[in-house]
Amino acid sequence: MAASDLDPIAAIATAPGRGGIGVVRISGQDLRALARTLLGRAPTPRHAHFLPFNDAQGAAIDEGIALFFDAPRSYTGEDVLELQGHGGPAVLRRLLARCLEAGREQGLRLAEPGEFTRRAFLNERLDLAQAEAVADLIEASSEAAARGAIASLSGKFSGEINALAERIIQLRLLVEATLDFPEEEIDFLEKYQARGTLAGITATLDTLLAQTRQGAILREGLHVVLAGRPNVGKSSLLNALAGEDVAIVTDIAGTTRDKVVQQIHLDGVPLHIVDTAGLRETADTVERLGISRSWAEIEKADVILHLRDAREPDVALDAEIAARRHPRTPVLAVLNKADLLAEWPQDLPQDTLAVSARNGQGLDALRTTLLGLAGWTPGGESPWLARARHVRALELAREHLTVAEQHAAQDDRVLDLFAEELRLAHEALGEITGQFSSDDMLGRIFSSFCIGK
Ligand SMILES: Nc1nc2c(c(=O)[nH]1)N(C=O)[C@@H](CNc1ccc(C(=O)N[C@@H](CCC(=O)O)C(=O)O)cc1)CN2
Ligand SMILES: Nc1nc2c(ncn2[C@@H]2O[C@H](COP(=O)(O)OP(=O)(O)OP(=O)(O)O)[C@@H](O)[C@H]2O)c(=O)[nH]1
Ligand SMILES: [Mg+2]
Repeated sequence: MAASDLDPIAAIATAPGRGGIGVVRISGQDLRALARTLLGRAPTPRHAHFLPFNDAQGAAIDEGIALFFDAPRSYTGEDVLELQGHGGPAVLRRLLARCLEAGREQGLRLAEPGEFTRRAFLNERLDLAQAEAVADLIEASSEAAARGAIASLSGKFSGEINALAERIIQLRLLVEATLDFPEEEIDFLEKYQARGTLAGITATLDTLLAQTRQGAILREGLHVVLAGRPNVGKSSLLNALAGEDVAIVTDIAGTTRDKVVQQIHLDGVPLHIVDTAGLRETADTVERLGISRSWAEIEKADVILHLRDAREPDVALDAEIAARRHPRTPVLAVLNKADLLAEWPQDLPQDTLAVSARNGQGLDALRTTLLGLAGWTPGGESPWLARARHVRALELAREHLTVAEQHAAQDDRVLDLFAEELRLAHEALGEITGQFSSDDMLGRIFSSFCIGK
């Protein structure tokens, strides 16, 4: 929670460490007096001034570019003053300290994480999905994710949500108008083709939901857990997928003790591949602790690769893994060391693949299957980046539309219940753009931003 949304705030906006240029940014309702104190002159709005940045005694801290944006034409919608100096940590710390000192009387304080963007949201420069896209653009680890984030930031996702919400509102207004004329109620659904309209809305929502799920996979990535008996080649497979030697491989069963996590990208999708200790009964204390971590990873996985030795594919662990994983987590059976067989296995059952971590055979098929299991359509890049909470909100809206459909299908239909479900669906969509959002939720979202954003 921000201390007060009225205080002027300041922060270093550029990344910590050395850089060509570093920026101290200030936002507040009226920064003219502060700007004059700091710059020794009144800045012209939206004009680059090359000036010395001096301390209180008039000694130079740096020389740089000052930029003043007058409210409301700024990132935050308030007055914004930027001091763009040389990008060294000590210089920027001194500049920031100087600003705080000069602004003490006006109550200038350090900005909390995400507070500039929080203000942009509160002042309606951005909606909530766009504000989240700002953080996601900064966090993007693949080009596909960055493309998706800028699409969301420019309002593509919000635009679709708003258009859909508008159609729901129109239908609801129609229903509510009818409620005032009970004699018409019986004919309402036919007269206005309400069921057809609702079906159209639902179809659009389903498309949006599928696209948003893709967008969320692109942002959140997937936890893929390599599990199985000792010595079947889990660490070898991790190394093969990562393209580097991240985990120790030996022919001794029980080599991996702790989990080893490596991030890779497939088709722009971040995959967190988790190598685990081989599952078996053991008296070794360290190994036992490692194995309990393996089970913990299996419980958290988005996808489980259950590795076996292709020469002796035992199924003893199947039931145990099935019992421990989340019911919706898919398990892929991977027969490793297939290079040691007389011939490559054919006609394998569904969700079973043969690979060789040693020579790389079968890995392309494994990659494709992996993405498919996660619900990712290869090459079908999502039009925007999204978050799990957006998917949940759309799913909730979908549930309300389903109930509305059921009301509409009943003989003695109850129009006010139908209207109520439309209202709830609209409200769920409004959580995405922040039209309906609690302070709690805003606090959670903005506090995960970096400082200065
Ligand atoms: N130096 C600098 N670069 C930056 C930012 C910044 O704050 N400072 N940004 C910060 O994240 C991003 C750019 N975002 C911005 C968004 C809006 C406005 C702005 O002044 N908007 C006004 C005027 C628009 C106009 O002139 O057309 C407005 O929306 O009314 C500025 C920066 C990336 N680069
Ligand atoms: N021929 C062949 N050998 C493999 C293959 N994958 C792994 N190996 C060998 O199998 C042995 C065990 O490999 P690891 O990757 O350490 O097995 P692990 O499943 O991680 O074993 P733990 O960490 O003990 O659970 C090593 O000698 C590897 O070189 C493969 O595809 N083909
Ligand atoms: Mg291992």
